[in-house]
Amino acid sequence: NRYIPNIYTIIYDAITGRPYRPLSEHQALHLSARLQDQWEQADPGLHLALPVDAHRQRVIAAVASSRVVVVAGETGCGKTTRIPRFLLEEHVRGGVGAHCNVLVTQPRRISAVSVAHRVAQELGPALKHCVGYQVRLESRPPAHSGGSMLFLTVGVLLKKLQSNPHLEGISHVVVDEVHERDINTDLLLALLRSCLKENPHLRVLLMSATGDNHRLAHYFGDCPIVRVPGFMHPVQDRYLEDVLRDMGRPSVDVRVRSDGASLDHHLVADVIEHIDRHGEPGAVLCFLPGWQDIRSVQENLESRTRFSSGSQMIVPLHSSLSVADQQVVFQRPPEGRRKIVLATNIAETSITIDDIVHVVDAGTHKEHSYDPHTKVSCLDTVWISRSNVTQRKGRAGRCQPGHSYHLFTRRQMEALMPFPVPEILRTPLESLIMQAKIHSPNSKAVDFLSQVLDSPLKEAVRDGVQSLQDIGVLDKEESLTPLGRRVAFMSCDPRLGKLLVLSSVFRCVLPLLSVAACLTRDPFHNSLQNRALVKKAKETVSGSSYSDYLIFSRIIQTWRKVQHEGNRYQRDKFLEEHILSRSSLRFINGLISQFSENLCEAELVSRGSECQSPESVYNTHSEQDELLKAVLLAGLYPNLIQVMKGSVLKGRFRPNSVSLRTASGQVLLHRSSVNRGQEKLPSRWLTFFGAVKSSGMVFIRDSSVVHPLALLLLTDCDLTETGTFSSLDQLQLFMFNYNSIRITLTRIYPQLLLFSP
Ligand SMILES: Nc1ncnc2c1ncn2[C@@H]1O[C@H](COP(=O)(O)OP(=O)(O)OP(=O)(O)O)[C@@H](O)[C@H]1O
Repeated sequence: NRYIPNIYTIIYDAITGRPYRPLSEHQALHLSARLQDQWEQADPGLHLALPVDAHRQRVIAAVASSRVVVVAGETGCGKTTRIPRFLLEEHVRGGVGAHCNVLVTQPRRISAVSVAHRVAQELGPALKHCVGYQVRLESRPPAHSGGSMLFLTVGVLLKKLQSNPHLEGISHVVVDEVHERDINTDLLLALLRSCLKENPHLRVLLMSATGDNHRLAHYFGDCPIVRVPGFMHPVQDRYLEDVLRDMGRPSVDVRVRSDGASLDHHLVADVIEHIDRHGEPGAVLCFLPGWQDIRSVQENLESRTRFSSGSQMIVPLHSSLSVADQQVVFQRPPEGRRKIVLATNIAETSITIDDIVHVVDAGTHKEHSYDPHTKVSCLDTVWISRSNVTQRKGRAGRCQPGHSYHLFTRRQMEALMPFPVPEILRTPLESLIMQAKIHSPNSKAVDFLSQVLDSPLKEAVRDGVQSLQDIGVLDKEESLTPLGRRVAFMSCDPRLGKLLVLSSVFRCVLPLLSVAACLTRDPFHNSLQNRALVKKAKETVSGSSYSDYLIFSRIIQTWRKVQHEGNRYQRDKFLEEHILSRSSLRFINGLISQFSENLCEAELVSRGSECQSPESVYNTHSEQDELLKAVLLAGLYPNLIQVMKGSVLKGRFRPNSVSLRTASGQVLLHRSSVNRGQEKLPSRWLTFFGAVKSSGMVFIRDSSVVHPLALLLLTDCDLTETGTFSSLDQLQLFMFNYNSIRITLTRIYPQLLLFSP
């Protein structure tokens, strides 16, 4: 056990990320006096009067008298930009600023960054050092802790809670947009309840749009609720029937959307063109479900004569863009050009794009759902709830009157659910259970998760625990195994985490870091129009690897090489030829660095940067494709597909076609996989990571052929039982044929013993 790092040996400062050292009494007095002087001299005003200003004393008094307060604030009241500042200001002006450190969570990267900018701007140049942000892959913390505000995503705060479980040194945690009820926020609320018990200095504010806030208050011991009315300039609603009438279309078109959540991209582009021709000046913000829809509407618009003259500025906004690319949406276009932002729901809450006058709302978003029978989780496009409609509409009317074009009828609006279903009730729970085990190692997952606001079904929790036991990160007693304690450091899905841990053991880190990053963010410019081109590019890179994962690794290695050695033309040509997204590749690069640091934190490599050097010892075997596939199998197992010769199609047995089976039943390969349609796969075994469900069938998104020998050596799969080898002689012959792989694998296999509990 001496190899196993203890996550909690050092406490880190949640504001600066450096080792935590509490201020001495003398240092605190000195810092408080300095802060007080700075604020008195700068005397920051409030740029713009907002409704919450009038409620400042009520909020402050509630926080003084109760350690938890719910602030129910209507859209535009100013809760996000003002309340954290009021808290800090109160302490600083009262001479105790050094003891005030406010963490403010935001549901997304874009809002954490843009709200931090806005608050810093309102405080002015002399005080902006008190404000900072930290999101995945990017951090600009305040100059020091003591008199500081840090805006951060919920995921980042959960990670900080691993290295500072009681949030020592933090005076306030403000959880914004609680009503969104994403799985991370629900976990955070449960952890904050226990932090409040352990850390007597901590106070918590839960900020939510208006809704059922009583349940939230009840969850925190019937804490007080402070209501703050909002302010919005008038926003005029138009539903689909009105929009079609305005455009001179027959209302029969209303049926366009009666068949469910599917969206007509041409209609969306028509509505945007209509606004551009006839609407008032001002920017347009269009909400679409996903990246493919954004690309498709953008291409549709750009193919139109009106949009080819350059008098519009079309800006896509998606979570895969870098922070810098996302910030483009806040820029004002040159005089006479209309800005058209095509966004997913990441623009739905907290952010203010100050020139938005028109909102076009497709009424749908992507949502994860989980089928406990097939154990497959899907990302489906589904209708939003009425509270999402209100939030979207609220993005216009923040700085001037506006218009909201809903691309669904009034009747459809009435049929929408009032609030979204909490994510915890509809997604697989492995990552959440993993987090629960890190934060509360002695509780059973079912007990821990019975304490969250909406407990998931017991069966769903049991499924999650079982699958973590199957991959070897939890033992029979549900404790983290030595492998699990290392996987706990990885900021990704537990299966990918295991893959990364194994890659360090097998000395082939870089290719598998690339795979894990590409499975988190797709490097290709996938859109409906590009589908065939992407497939062709993948086939060229794949050669005879029969592995979607080796394609990822090869693409990333070549891209890094071209970036390093090529000129601008060569770099652009590489992206164009392989249909790659520059911003996704940059994000992937960031993920590779983050995962490398995770390996270092887990004491599996000596330095994060070592992982990325092809010459390093950690990449000794990175060129051996068979080994990479074997490690992929070891990481992703029991995600295994058996390829069976002969299948029954339309009632007839066809001896030459193949059928594919996993432990949960029959599957098909997705059309994006290079293995789809391959008549002669070199092995009867495939491993896989992601699956989607469509029309009742399970489609495997990506897969890799694996050698049976890898199955023998690295898994507990019983090959003789499944009929791969009919006699021991045949098995021996087979093993000699693949001597080189055997030697490589067996030489390093003993290192795996490290992970036996
Ligand atoms: N970057 C900005 N540029 C211009 N005005 C802004 C900016 N940020 C905020 N505002 C102004 O402040 C108002 C309140 O913003 P804030 O984000 O604090 O509201 P909120 O109460 O959190 O609303 P919501 O819950 O809808 O996000 C906005 O409606 C807008 O008028």
